[in-house]
Amino acid sequence: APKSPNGFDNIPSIPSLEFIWAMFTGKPQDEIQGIISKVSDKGIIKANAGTIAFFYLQDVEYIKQFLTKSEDVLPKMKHGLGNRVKSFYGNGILFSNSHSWRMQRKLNNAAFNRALSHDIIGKNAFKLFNLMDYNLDKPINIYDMMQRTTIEILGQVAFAYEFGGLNSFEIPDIIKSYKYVMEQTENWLHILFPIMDHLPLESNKKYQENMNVFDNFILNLIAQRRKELKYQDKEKSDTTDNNLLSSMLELGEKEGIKIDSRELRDNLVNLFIAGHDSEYSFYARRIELFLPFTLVKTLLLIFLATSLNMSVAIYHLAKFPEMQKKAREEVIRVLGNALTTPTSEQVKELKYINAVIKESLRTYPPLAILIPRQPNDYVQVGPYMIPPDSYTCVNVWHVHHDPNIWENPYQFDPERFLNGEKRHPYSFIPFSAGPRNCAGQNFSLMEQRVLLSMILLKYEWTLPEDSIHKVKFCLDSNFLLKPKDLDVEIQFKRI
Ligand code: HEM
Repeated sequence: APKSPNGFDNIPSIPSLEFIWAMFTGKPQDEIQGIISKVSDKGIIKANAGTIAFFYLQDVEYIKQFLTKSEDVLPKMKHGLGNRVKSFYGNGILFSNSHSWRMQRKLNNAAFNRALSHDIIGKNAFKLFNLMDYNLDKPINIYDMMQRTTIEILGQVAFAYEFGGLNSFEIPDIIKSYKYVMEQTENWLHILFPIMDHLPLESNKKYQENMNVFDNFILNLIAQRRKELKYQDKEKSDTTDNNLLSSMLELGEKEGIKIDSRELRDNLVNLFIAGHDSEYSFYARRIELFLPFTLVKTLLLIFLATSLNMSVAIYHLAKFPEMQKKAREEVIRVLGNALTTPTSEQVKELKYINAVIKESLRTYPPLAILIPRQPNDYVQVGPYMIPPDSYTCVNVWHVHHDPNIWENPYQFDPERFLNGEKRHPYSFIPFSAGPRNCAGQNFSLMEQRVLLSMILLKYEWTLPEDSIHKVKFCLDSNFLLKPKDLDVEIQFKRI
């Protein structure tokens, strides 16, 4: 293909050394972004990491042109994180392309629309409160609490299964297996030297055992839900079991889509990842050193997302008591004083709370840089031609902190989402946009609104004097946003 006169050679480059050093030393995302924006506030820049060139898009118009292109033109990068990643993540929705992706996306969208359940969220909020009430004498790590809550809700919404992570401070066995596999999947030694997978190591045996436990867990759930559907009264099927898995199975059958157990398993594993997170940073940091780093973030990003954002919101309400007061007054106005689960109509009225959640997503977008796409051909954005097979990423963080779009971008101010100010539709893209946007967006937003409003009714909270986040919300790692030390201590007291 011809090289355009406005081709990629004239795209400003981030000086490699400072950038690579920041990556290697695991600098947090806000510092990395500082290095990037020192170079240029142009709409597109190039970063060289070793022999690989990454393009970062940061202009809203360019991003719009890019993200709205069809998935055939701009497939997700093929992941090369080694055999383990491949065998664990398989061909699930997050990484797949073309036919496989389209089919999964269709099922997902339909199933998600049916699976929204306030009751499940409310029920788990009450369980969370029971657990917290035991520990109010000292600060609580709200990040850990939010991980437990989101994974519990996801389990129940996605496959009508209770993991039990909110019953006590014990971690349920299946979650332990899952976390073990997740961590090992990102073991950098195995990624760099796939031959390690085949050595007679004790750790390989343990990995395989845990993998089997988790695989079987999912396959059993599928078999169970299939059986239930078969014996269910067809007329009642819309009102009975509304979990995502059953919906997917049922819709698949109706549409005549042949989806085998393996494919469904892959898909569920991806959803599972999207909904919660685990202690990843140790392995993540290492992989980021050796691999196309932006890719790793995907895995990390997605499953840190909901619990991270809830922690960011709760943190800022601790830091700014007048915002907490305003949010609580709104909840009381809409729901009354008694602790209940808000209905979907009530949730819609929680405008200020919604703004707090959005402002958290703006200031700390959990997926600060999107998973790279590898264009099949030259793709034009603005005056530039992006070459085929290049790694091209959307810099969400930059857009969310662009002073031309957001006044005082580093200030936490929910009011900006309430003052009716007109902005470019791509100036707020925490869930990405276009055909491959977040499939769990509505669900996650609803979940956060319900949880936050209930927490506001039940507790008041402050930031402990010795908080590591006293000055600002400190981040760990470099790409996927997570709190420093995976810890956000908050002191709660009952109202
Ligand atoms: C605050 C919470 C969340 C944020 C900020 C978020 C953000 C995102 C983003 C930015 C993407 C696009 C990834 C890319 O192209 O690089 C994505 C994809 C996706 N998300 Fe989320 N997500 C969140 C929660 C969830 C939840 C709770 C679920 C499901 C239970 C979910 C399911 C998915 C799925 C299935 C995809 C892949 C869609 C596709 O490739 O077609 N997300 N998410």
